[in-house]
Amino acid sequence: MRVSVFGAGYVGLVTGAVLADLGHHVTLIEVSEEKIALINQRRSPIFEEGLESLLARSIDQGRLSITNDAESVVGSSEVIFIAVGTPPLPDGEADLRYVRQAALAIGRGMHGHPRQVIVNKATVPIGSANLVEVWVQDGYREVHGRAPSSEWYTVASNPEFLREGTAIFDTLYPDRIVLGADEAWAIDRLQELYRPILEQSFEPPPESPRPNGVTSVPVVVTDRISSEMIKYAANAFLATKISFANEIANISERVGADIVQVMRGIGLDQRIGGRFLNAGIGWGGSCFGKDMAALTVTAEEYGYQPRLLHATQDVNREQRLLVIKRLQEALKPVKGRRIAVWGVAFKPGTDDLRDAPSLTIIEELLRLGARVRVYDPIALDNLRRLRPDLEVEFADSAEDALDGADALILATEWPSFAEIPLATIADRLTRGIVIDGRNFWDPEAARQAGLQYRGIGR
Ligand SMILES: NC(=O)c1ccc[n+]([C@@H]2O[C@H](COP(=O)([O-])OP(=O)(O)OC[C@H]3O[C@@H](n4cnc5c(N)ncnc54)[C@H](O)[C@@H]3O)[C@@H](O)[C@H]2O)c1
Ligand SMILES: O=c1ccn([C@@H]2O[C@H](COP(=O)(O)OP(=O)(O)O[C@H]3O[C@H](CO)[C@@H](O)[C@H](O)[C@H]3O)[C@@H](O)[C@H]2O)c(=O)[nH]1
Repeated sequence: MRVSVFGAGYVGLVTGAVLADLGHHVTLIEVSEEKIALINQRRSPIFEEGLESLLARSIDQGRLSITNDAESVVGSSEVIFIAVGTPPLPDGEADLRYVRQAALAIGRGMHGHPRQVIVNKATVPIGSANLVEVWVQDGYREVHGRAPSSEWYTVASNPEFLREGTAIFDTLYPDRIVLGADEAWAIDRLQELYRPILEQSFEPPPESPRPNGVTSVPVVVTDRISSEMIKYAANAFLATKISFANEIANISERVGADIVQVMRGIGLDQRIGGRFLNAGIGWGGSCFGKDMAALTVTAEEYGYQPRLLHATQDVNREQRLLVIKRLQEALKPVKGRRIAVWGVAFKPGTDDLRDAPSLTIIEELLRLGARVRVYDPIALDNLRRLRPDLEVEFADSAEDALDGADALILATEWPSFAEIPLATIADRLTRGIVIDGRNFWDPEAARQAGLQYRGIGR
């Protein structure tokens, strides 16, 4: 099938590369010349496991290409994905300007053949499919002076649930695919597009072997509004699960319970499920914060006060600063102290810094007058580039970050940190204070190594 994808970011690039690898002919449409140049050199602009080899293979096989000339390619696509960013505006509402630009370009390039399915894959507020329809019409009208025939295209919603760090795996082996459309032919087209995934009939690529037991993928066919809501509800539920774990962690440490045991104890109940119950410094990333804010704005537009959504966000805001409180308890004034921070990416496996909890922590440390030395195995370049305002020292290695530091804060649980013996951490820190924001280490082992160790909720 001929497919085009607006936006070669975390979602568009992975979706495009996977669909090309499954045999479709995919054109990525991107506005960033820098990204286009990198991708043409078969290099990934983002750090995502396995993506570079997948990209190279799809490009070499002639099934994946990239352009900035939307109007010349969209007209011949049977499916057009919109996977551009929808960042938050200051009031929390999603900024749809990039979606609008993409939809206008689709309208300008449209000529009625083939019949097209325009798919909102970006996370967009409820009702955005209607907006995209209007903008496509505007684009066509700019060129032709009249509206396009409604027979030529339809707008569908197909939200994306991939996680950064496991994006290829999640795209090939999703828990479900959600398709929201008003027209049966659009659903048929999208089911055809996704057939190899739905039926798991493809040869698994070397970078992402099929897990045992996955033989097919359920599809949820629904109307567009429900589909749009499914995306927000999924993220809100996951964020709430984490905030719930953090709330129980805060109570647990007051009464002397161990949150890791408590969550294991509840997670084995299949009605609850054990995933996304890790207490720590809370959730961040490009999605949860912005999507919670956008859903809150939507609810309030309709006169509804979403109390649970507010509570989930409030718990998360305070949770980020818990490690600072811990540090103040251990060090008393933080001013003039040297603090090492391990991990700045919002989670392991990615170089993404969007809404990373580490940034809130670093900002607060600097505000309090601490000297901060940071290390991250992947995200330091992004930190240098995106936050030149943060006056931190950059360490060459995790050990290097510790030298001369009074205390260590662990903000991102990169697996490689486990390779550093606790005794080394104890030796290098002048005061041996470790504030573990992700409950990464075993508290007993840390104390035995001579560390003054504090986790979260235990
Ligand atoms: N990152 C994730 O893990 C994830 C997962 C699920 C859903 N989403 C949603 O998917 C959407 C995209 O997220 P992302 O993280 O991939 O964003 P991103 O910022 O990584 O990528 C967006 C890309 O779109 C490009 N772009 C902007 N305007 C364009 C235009 N008019 N034409 C062509 N390209 C254009 C940008 O240059 C950028 O490369 C968002 O709505 C997000 O909420 C993201
Ligand atoms: O038990 C947990 C699990 C996660 N986190 C944190 O939660 C954040 C988000 O993690 P994760 O959901 O794994 O990463 P994302 O890549 O942001 O993926 C989320 O956001 C995407 C964008 O909408 C969705 O597509 C995914 O389904 C959804 O999991 C990170 O800061 C994690 O450190 C915790 O604190 N505790």
